[in-house]
Amino acid sequence: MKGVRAFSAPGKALLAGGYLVLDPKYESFVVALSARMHAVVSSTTVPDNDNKLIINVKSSQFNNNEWNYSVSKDQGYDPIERDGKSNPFIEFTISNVCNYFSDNESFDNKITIEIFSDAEYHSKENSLIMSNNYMSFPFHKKNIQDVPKTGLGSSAGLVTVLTTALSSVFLKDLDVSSIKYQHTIHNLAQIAHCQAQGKIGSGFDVAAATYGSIIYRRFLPEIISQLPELSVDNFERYHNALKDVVDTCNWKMIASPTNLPKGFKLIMGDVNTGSETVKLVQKVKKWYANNQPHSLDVYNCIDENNMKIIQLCKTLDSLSKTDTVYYSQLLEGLYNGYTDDFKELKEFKHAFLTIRKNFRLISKESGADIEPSIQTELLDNCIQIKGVLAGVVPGAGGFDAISLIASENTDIESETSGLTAFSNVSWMKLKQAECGLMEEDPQHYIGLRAAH
Ligand SMILES: Nc1ncnc2c1ncn2[C@@H]1O[C@H](COP(=O)(O)OP(=O)(O)O)[C@@H](O)[C@H]1O
Ligand SMILES: C[C@@](O)(CCOP(=O)(O)OP(=O)(O)O)CC(=O)O
Repeated sequence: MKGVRAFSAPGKALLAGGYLVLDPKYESFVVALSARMHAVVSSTTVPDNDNKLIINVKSSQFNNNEWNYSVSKDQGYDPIERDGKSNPFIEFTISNVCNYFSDNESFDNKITIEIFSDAEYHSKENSLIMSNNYMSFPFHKKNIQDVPKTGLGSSAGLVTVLTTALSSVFLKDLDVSSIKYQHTIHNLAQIAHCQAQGKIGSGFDVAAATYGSIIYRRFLPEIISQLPELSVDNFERYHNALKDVVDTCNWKMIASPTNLPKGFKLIMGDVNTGSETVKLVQKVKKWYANNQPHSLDVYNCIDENNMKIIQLCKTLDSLSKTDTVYYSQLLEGLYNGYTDDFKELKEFKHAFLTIRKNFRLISKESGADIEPSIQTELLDNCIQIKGVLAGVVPGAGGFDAISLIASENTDIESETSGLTAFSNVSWMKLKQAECGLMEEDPQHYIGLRAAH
């Protein structure tokens, strides 16, 4: 095997913009997370292969899961798994990437990709930690689909990093820090992810996996729905349409880089129960349609506060550079709880409280438990903790996780340890990601051993 390369992509928390982000008229605030999905790829050329590409994908952390695909132009790049095993996220990624690059003159025909996912994506119960000097991953006895998820966007991370790893076989000069390549990877991954899910969602998870923390406005769903059905018979038609959608079409989306302000951090707490996003979205959509114009007023009020949060992050960022004395007083105030002495902190806190109030209103009127009372109680307790400014149920909400914005000096573990109010929360070992897609050193995945 030659030219081994490795890539990683971050998970996500939709801090502001849940539900509204499904409509291209609203913008949202997505924080990329330090929990990452990784892919190590190697390729070689084997002779007499009947013009077939052999693609082996391993996810050994999950009961040694492995998928062995053969793909060829004659089969329209529809992947055939040797033992009939299925993983739609891997399959749609393979078919789109291979189809997209099918015009390339020469490329290796035997590809091996190893997937690794950071611990926070899944419940760690009964797993064995394997580490080396650089990385640490939990190994589970169960198959990937049987290990409970924590909601950080594992499939979006997988599809994005797999798209990158596969593309690197066709594009030897692939550079993930280049905007041009990020754009190609994002578009291909977004298409594959929608096809694998069988629906066109807002796509904020794939966008964050590619670009990192962003202000996001979704693409027009027609961009993806206009693609013809992918099948053996219409390979050429699909190929031309795919090239057009990936390379030429204006997706009319926004993914502009952002960050939590200096001195602030994101804290995520897992409440270990889980919710079904699809059902919540159905109920909210029904409520929205049946309650006009009141429902539009509620959305607009949430949007106003989402925009306030985005704007305040920008203001705080610039204050941290232009007025360092005031900014360090503000950070002192944040840590010590004198938040009302600082207009920016007061407004930030108020914006989150108003969003939460509106989510509770939607919960009551639609029957979708976006901020159930158990989460209200928990969030209300959290914002009393030293240094915690605001809290919210991220994304679709429900019984999943909670997100807090706090001073970087807040030690949430010690502030809450032994207190019954927090006994159902496990604080996740997470922070904001430093970047979206990145290239990693493939040597860092070698020699993982069980810790003693
Ligand atoms: N590490 C992994 N290895 C292989 N497949 C994975 C991995 N992580 C996620 N997947 C795929 O993604 C699916 C989970 O997707 P989904 O239900 O959309 O969860 P999420 O909300 O975390 O994105 C899994 O059943 C599997 O097909
Ligand atoms: C409701 C939504 O706007 C946000 C859902 O956010 P989550 O972070 O809860 O997402 P999942 O990981 O898919 O469950 C739906 C969407 O934007 O697609």
